[in-house]
Amino acid sequence: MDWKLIDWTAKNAWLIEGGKMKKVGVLALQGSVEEHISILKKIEGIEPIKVKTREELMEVDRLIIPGGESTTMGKLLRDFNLLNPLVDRIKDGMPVWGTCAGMILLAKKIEGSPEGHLMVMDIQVRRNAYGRQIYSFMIRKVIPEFSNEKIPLIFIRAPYITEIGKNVTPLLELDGHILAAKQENMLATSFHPELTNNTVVHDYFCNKM
Ligand SMILES: NC(=O)CC[C@H](N)C(=O)O
Repeated sequence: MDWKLIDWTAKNAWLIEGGKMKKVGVLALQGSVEEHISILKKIEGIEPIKVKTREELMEVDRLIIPGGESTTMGKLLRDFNLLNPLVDRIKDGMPVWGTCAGMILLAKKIEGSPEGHLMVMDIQVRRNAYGRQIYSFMIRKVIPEFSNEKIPLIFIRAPYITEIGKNVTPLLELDGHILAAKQENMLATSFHPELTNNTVVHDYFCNKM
């Protein structure tokens, strides 16, 4: 009998093994939503979901808050009545990852602002800490928590963390500033893994948090 090679996609193979797809949401009010979705599609066992409503928020297992403009996203979270339900889900333990503007939304304190947005993570951030858009840059670094290979890190009007609470673990520091940190179910990065084709940080968030 002749055996034919069947061209299973990774997703099908995974389903055949009896896995359950994890629903990973991307907050889809503004910012680099499509970029996160297309990286998530490369990770097996993941069903990416755009989150714009309370119902969609309730449906996901974990959530990414993308880069963009934190003031706009904060306003839209309030206008769409998503701010409090999102705070509740994070406090209930749903894993959440904020990239760049997403990190600003998670922070308890934003330098120079009387109030933050979600205010769940024990970090203080400085917005636009590296200056304007033209001062965007890319570096390659090893972040041992994620992997032992160098990964590309893209900074666009990026914030950094200026203070952390004792329950926050810094994951990457550069020139005395914290650029990635973790606290319980919360991950924050001031760079944009969704703008590269490297899946290491997405894989960590989806499978190791
Ligand atoms: N790339 C980004 O997400 C930039 C964040 C932006 N500077 C803000 O404060 O919201």
